[in-house]
Amino acid sequence: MFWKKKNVARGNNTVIEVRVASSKIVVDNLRKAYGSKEKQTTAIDNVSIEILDNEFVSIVGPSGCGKSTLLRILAGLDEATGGTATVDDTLIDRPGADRGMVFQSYTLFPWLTVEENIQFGLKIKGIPKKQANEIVDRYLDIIKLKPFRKSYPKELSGGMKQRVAIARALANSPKVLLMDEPFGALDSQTKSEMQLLMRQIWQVEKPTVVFITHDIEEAVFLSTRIYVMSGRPSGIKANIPIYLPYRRSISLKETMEFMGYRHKLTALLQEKEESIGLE
Ligand SMILES: Nc1ncnc2c1ncn2[C@@H]1O[C@H](COP(=O)(O)OP(=O)(O)OP(=O)(O)O)[C@@H](O)[C@H]1O
Repeated sequence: MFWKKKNVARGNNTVIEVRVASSKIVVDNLRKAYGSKEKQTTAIDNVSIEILDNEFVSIVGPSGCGKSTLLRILAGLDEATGGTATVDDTLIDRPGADRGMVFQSYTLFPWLTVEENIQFGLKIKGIPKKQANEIVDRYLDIIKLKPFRKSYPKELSGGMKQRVAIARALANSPKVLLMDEPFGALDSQTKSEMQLLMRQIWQVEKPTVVFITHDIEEAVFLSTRIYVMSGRPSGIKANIPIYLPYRRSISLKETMEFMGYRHKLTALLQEKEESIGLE
């Protein structure tokens, strides 16, 4: 857990220093406009979010509301037009090894084997070979791809490629894992398996995750909390904590509690669609 010292006033006019849980990620009044002054598209405006260490936070919202824009700014791949985004109180102004990324499109190096892909960042960091091998072994085990360690990406299915991409990102021990629709291109069966694996990985490894998805069911299944973005001009419309059991299995999706969250989020998103219809 990331802690911060804070001075707190007490009733008897004294001030004591306490340790408080501090946000890992703070996005404050973020704005991003694309284009020239004459023809500007405001992708996001007035977006403020806070994410604690070890949280799994999904961001959902209508298409084009700026989810990827927000994630790209968190990744340091895009620059905000206004406001700030920080990780551990450090301003994000470029990509960094403290943030791992997994995208929808497979971003593995096709000329490297599975184990070489996972090892890639470790080599750059100068991690000794023995230690790097141990880390690779551990992640191959977690993603259940040990028999495929010498395979090349073209020999893997879409789901397997995404498992390698997740392992590669986590092997570098990032402070934060940023995921943009990582299972969006997978068939429903594989997607469901990946959601379960992702949840299991999170339960063991406890990375702080920011997860973009269109899929409400996926967001509810994976997350500890969900931010709902509104349509343009896009801001944060709702912040929904998910109080479902810590250990989750696919059968959770059939429970009343799960369906309750699904309905609530669907209603929030439909509200937006109706208002688009009125515009
Ligand atoms: N490089 C760019 N240049 C101009 N406009 C852009 C650029 N990137 C995004 N936009 C615009 O910003 C808005 C938000 O786009 P963004 O991709 O962040 O939305 P999104 O919520 O991730 O969409 P989707 O769910 O469809 O992937 C859109 O109107 C998009 O057209």
